[in-house]
Amino acid sequence: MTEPILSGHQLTRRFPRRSHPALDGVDISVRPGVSLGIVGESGAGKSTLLRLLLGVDRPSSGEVRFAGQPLDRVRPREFRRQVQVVFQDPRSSLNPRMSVASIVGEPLRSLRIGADRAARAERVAEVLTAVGLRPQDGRRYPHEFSGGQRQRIAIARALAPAPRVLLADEPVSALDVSVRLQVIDLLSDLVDRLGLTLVLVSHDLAIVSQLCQEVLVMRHGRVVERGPTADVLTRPVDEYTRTLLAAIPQLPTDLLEEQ
Ligand SMILES: Nc1ncnc2c1ncn2[C@@H]1O[C@H](COP(=O)(O)OP(=O)(O)OP(=O)(O)O)[C@@H](O)[C@H]1O
Repeated sequence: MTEPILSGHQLTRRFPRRSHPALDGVDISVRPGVSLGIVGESGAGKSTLLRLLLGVDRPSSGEVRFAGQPLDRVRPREFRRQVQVVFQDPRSSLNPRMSVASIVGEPLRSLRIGADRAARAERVAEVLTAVGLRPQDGRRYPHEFSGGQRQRIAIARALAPAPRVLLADEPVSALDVSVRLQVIDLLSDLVDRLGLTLVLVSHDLAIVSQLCQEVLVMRHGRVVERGPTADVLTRPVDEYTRTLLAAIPQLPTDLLEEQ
């Protein structure tokens, strides 16, 4: 079995003045090239888990590893280059005073990627094109774009350093229903084309079923079910997974055909 690129071992995270831990002994394994969905209702601990995997928060106990190495032994610059993130709301994650080209080029500058300004500008144009925008859109500002386009800008910024892993926390839930599908299709296409490993947090099993080969179902800070998405969706073992499934109006037909 291939070594996980990112993993968490017995992750527990307690917050002050909270009687229950937000995460309680969670094991997670992200294998290269295998997209993983983390689902569960509000408060299940999904975002807390993602923040630990991203290294922006520390577990109360347990350990996160990147390519087999405990996170505190991995060079931060190397980690940031390889593991990037897209958040839920592009309105708050994009600096309104920066041009799109500066926003997308920021990780290249801070991680010192690219020989010079011209090389970085070329990379910015490349990733803008990859997300369906035009290189000249780099001269514009975030407010000039729709919500879906702003999320494309955030995705372009995450892709700029050519990461191996993309973490996404509810990447379409702040968007109008009409553009959600387009952004989901874009993510799916990027995962295939760039060989990205996607870790997707969502409360929506239907979205996870479209993007992820594996799924981990969380409740009250614990993992209640995990496995290949097709198995979990068609033969859920856990009662709670069944209630989540009941909320999906119609399962994608390709999954049903695999039964
Ligand atoms: N900084 C914090 N301080 C105190 N409690 C926190 C903090 N962050 C998260 N929690 C608590 O930890 C639990 C898990 O929260 P988390 O945001 O990880 O859940 P989630 O599954 O991502 O939910 P949502 O879908 O609503 O984002 C919740 O009870 C939340 O109130």
